[in-house]
Amino acid sequence: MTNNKTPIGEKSIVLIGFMGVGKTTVGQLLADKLNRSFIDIDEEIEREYQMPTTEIFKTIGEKKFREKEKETVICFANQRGKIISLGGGAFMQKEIRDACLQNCIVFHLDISWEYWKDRFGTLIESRPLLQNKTMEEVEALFHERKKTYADHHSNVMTDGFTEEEVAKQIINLIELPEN
Ligand SMILES: Nc1ncnc2c1ncn2[C@@H]1O[C@H](COP(=O)(O)OP(=O)(O)OP(=O)(O)O)[C@@H](O)[C@H]1O
Ligand SMILES: O=C(O)C1=C[C@@H](O)[C@@H](O)[C@H](O)C1
Ligand SMILES: [Mg+2]
Repeated sequence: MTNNKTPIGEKSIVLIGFMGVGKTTVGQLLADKLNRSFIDIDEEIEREYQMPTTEIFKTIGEKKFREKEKETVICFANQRGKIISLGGGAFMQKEIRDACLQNCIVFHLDISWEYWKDRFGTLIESRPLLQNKTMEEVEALFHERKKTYADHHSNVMTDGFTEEEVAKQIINLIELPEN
């Protein structure tokens, strides 16, 4: 019998998409539902530097953050059976894209600009890349990055869906190994 589900075996699931689309929230829900361990790359980096991302950007700089991000994603992308939520900018690095696409199943959490722009106010405090940008500049970044997120295994539209519904959509798209 054939179906349209992606058999994932023990491969790790990676969530990509623009900042604030819900990668961390949905990733944690997925991990709970699938009984897999959850890795949030931003949280891993924050734990290592013992400070929030905004502070890392201010004191250590974005360049060092990106280097640590690359090292951290590549380390986890080589592991099996995990749910891994990337930071919004991680997929812009080719080595990260290659490692995730080769070793894991990559889901793009998609959102339209119309939906995303209402989330701006809740995100600005904790996302350094949104600070000191006009809404037009954020919109340009949003559309520019979508071109790179197009490199994925499966797309999940989140517009109008709760975090819980998005997690369920992903579960419906995959075929887990039988125990
Ligand atoms: N489907 C959804 N509907 C409404 N709000 C949502 C949805 N998904 C996430 N949110 C909310 O959006 C905010 C950002 O979510 P989250 O931190 O999971 O995004 P993210 O993709 O991990 O962002 P980043 O790329 O910066 O790590 C949170 O307040 C979360 O509750
Ligand atoms: O979109 C981005 O470039 C970022 C998103 C966040 O997840 C963090 O990784 C950081 O704030 C940078
Ligand atoms: Mg996140």
